[in-house]
Amino acid sequence: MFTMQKLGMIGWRGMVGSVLMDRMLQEHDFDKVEPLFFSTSQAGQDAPAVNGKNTGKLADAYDLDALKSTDIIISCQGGDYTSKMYGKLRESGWNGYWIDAASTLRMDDKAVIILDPVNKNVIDDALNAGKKTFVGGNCTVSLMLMALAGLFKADLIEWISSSTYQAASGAGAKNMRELLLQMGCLHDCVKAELSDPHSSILEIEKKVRACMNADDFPTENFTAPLAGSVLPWIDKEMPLGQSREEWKGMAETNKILGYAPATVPVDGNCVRISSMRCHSQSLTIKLKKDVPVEDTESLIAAQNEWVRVIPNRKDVTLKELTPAKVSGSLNVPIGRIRKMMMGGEYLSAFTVGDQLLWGAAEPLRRMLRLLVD
Ligand SMILES: NC(=O)C1=CN([C@@H]2O[C@H](COP(=O)(O)OP(=O)(O)OC[C@H]3O[C@@H](n4cnc5c(N)ncnc54)[C@H](OP(=O)(O)O)[C@@H]3O)[C@@H](O)[C@H]2O)C=CC1
Ligand SMILES: N[C@@H](CC(=O)OP(=O)(O)O)C(=O)O
Repeated sequence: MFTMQKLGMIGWRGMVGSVLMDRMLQEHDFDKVEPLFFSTSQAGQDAPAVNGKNTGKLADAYDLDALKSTDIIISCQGGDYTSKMYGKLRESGWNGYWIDAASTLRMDDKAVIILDPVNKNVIDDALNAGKKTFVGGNCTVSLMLMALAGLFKADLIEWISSSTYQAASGAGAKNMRELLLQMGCLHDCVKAELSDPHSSILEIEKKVRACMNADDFPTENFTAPLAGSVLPWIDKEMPLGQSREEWKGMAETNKILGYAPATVPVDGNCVRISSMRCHSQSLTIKLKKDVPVEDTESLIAAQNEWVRVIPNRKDVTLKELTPAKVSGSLNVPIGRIRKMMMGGEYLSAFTVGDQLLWGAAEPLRRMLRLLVD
């Protein structure tokens, strides 16, 4: 008799987990598995209904026996949970598939970074070799690769320098709330002046500046004002002056593409800006040879069904190539594609992507489907 594989879902009610749940329901992923939902804090309470059906009670995410009863686990619970439980679970003899959103295991030799529209070959090789640990990539890296894979596949890229414009969601749900609170404070402090069209804009700016630098401005999560400002540091400090987010650019890009040792330098500045859930990136790409812009566009557009080449015109760029347009969508537009003044081998491009979809949740559910279809 055919028995469905048992899927453990951990972190399903967090921000990434909720986006993942929505996508899994839309794509009927739960029709293919028998789900068991876990919680680190609500064990024993009702698990979420799936397709209108009760799924029982939440299991304890720290209960090794419950975890061991699964064939596949998807965790969006975060790095601390992975650090605490993954090793113990493997040591206990569990030999199931572990699919994780956290960065903890990404650079482990036993783990594969998953982005199947780009590295299905690497994933297939890993499955054939018996690997069982699969980890979603850093959102910025995954979104850049979704946009540029056509040029990588054609072996045209010598190096990439990126400047990122990263959304508040990458820092977590509390940070998204804090950004909106900051925006509200800035508006509230000049509400009266804004309603008077004759008020001085320089007086308004002065009040806004005083407000964002005041001790009671809400900065507990970002540690600095983001609304009305930018934050040019994301994640921890690394040697050589990079932030950890910048370090991931080269390390993860090369691992995803299966380039070992790493052969394509990727570096730049990673910056937090005040968009909600879309990361944008301005890319300077050194090509291995001078290729016509039209050829680069055709290669990019042909690589996967989500990438969209946006013509390098003002009207369509402002309509299609912004976080406001792209948020909530699986499409990954890339535009502003042009040769730079440095020479024919230097290509400029700008890309935008939803960091909770392709940047976090989507590669996980697609890995599940590779296992159960
Ligand atoms: N944010 C991002 O952009 C990305 C995050 N990731 C990874 O995913 C991990 C999870 O991130 P994220 O989803 O942002 O984390 P969240 O803080 O939204 O959720 C994490 C966990 O917090 C617990 N929780 C406590 N209170 C609440 C509440 N009120 N609502 C929902 N959940 C609550 C839940 O666990 P429980 O049910 O057990 O209490 C939940 O699974 C990160 O640590 C990171 O490793 C990866 C890529 C991108
Ligand atoms: N660091 C990313 C979000 C994230 O969670 O990345 P990672 O999965 O590599 O830890 C950001 O701040 O936008």
